[in-house]
Amino acid sequence: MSAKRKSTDSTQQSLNFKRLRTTTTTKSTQKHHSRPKPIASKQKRTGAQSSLSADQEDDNPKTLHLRIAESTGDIFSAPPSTLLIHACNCEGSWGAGIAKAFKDNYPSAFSTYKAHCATHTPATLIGTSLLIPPNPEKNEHIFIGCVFTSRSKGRKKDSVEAILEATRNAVRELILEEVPKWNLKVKEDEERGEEVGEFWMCKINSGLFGVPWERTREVVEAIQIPKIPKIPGLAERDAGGEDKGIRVISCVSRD
Ligand SMILES: Nc1ncnc2c1ncn2[C@@H]1O[C@H](COP(=O)(O)OP(=O)(O)OC[C@H]2O[C@H](OP(=O)(O)O)[C@H](O)[C@@H]2O)[C@@H](O)[C@H]1O
Repeated sequence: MSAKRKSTDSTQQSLNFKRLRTTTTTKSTQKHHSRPKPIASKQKRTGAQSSLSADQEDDNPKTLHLRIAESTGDIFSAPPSTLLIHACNCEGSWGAGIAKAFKDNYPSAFSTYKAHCATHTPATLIGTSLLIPPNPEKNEHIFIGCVFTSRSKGRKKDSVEAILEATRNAVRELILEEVPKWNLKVKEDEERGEEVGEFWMCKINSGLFGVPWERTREVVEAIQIPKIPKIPGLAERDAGGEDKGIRVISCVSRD
């Protein structure tokens, strides 16, 4: 994991953009494959390195935004090929709250997350993401997307502002870099497994991490995404084949 990320894309996030909307469509292959490796970011992206400069993104009519669609239900009832986004500490612990439910439902994903934490430091993990593909040996079809939003947990958890900054960087990296990279690889070699389809998450950070849900929602919906690389199966296009989508994250909560 290379040097710590610098949070330079916040100016870009604060710019107002026209919001274009569409929904994502998904298709998944249900083949069984050898266990693919989890994907972690290899380099730190700063705003300056984004594919478009802030001005270009400002004027670019195709600049997209994430949108959160809220509903009640159980996050673990997601359909195959869904990516479940999970707010994690950097200490290798899924000990309470929804983390414990993730550990119980996806023990091999927990082992992958724990091993990732063991080979990195909180300082290099914070604000990054880890895409964990389904474990075909367990006949799983759900992706886990760890977003490292606090260095520690409990009383040592980071401040609300620090968690929000890390959330912005980690969710942007997961959805803008790791998912397209994975889906492109699957397009090139179906032996790698199935493509990521829908994005689901609970009201991350709002329980044990103590961040009001509306604050996290605001940060996630301010994430702009320069035109998503044309990766079939990740977005619907209009009749003209134009991809004009906001990527929708389904936020599923029990209350
Ligand atoms: N089955 C279910 N379906 C849908 N929604 C569900 C649900 N179960 C709970 N929720 C809701 O999901 C939100 C988040 O609630 P949480 O407090 O758990 O997570 P958080 O993101 O605030 O905090 C992360 C730290 O907590 C953990 O604990 P450890 O440090 O490991 O001990 C981690 O590892 C981190 O460190 C709340 O709205 C819950 O109502």
